[in-house]
Amino acid sequence: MSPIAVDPRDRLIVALDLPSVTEAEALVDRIGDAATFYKIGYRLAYSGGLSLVRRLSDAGLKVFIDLKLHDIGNTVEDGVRALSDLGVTFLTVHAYPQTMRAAVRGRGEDGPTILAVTVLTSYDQADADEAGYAMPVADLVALRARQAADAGIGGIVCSAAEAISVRSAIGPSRLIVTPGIRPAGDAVGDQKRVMTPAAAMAAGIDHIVVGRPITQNADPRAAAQAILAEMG
Ligand SMILES: O=C(O)c1cc(=O)[nH]c(=O)n1[C@@H]1O[C@H](COP(=O)(O)O)[C@@H](O)[C@H]1O
Repeated sequence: MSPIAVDPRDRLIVALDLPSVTEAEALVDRIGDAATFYKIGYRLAYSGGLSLVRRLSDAGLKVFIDLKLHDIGNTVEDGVRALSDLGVTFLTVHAYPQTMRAAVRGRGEDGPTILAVTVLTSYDQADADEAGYAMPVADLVALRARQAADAGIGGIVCSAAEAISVRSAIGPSRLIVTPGIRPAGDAVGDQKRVMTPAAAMAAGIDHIVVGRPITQNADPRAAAQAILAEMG
């Protein structure tokens, strides 16, 4: 079901959260062969970034479209079908059962791997309480991971702090993808459930997603190489 990460660099996904395609292309050039997998999220996608998908894949790079879809089933199914035609490796939906089932229908037999976002890594318990979820964040992540597996989803997005319980909920063949990664000493910013690259790998995740620690670094290539070295 899941693409196998044959190149160790594929385990690092760089979030291209940049304001324009020009800046994103310049960053990809600066990083060079230190990264093979890039994520396009709201900021870039809504600034013409979907046009970059073909250019990145033509250059042999993998692409993750992170639009975190969540809508009525029909709209999600059609949206996933349209995104599948772009030829990306991963795309995201929020981990609501109806949404996930619709996404799996839209993906069809050979579409991208759908990742279900369980509880955002910018949420701690107080944020989940405020949103009305009357259960511990770790339990909510595990519940959504089980529901994702039931829906036929290919991978889970969670904090690496939940990786062990998520792995037992979804089994060995589905992917665990973890943002909220910070090398020791880096600014955490708005992330709340964070782990270092080394700790995430030790927890058994498949891919880490890293944005600002690379994109805001004066030397993004060196930052990516240091994270890869820490991942082992
Ligand atoms: O789906 C995601 O990629 C995602 C889920 C989540 O729970 N937390 C999270 O930070 N992300 C994304 O991962 C990236 C993290 O960026 P940095 O905090 O700059 O490393 C951003 O592009 C977020 O949109």
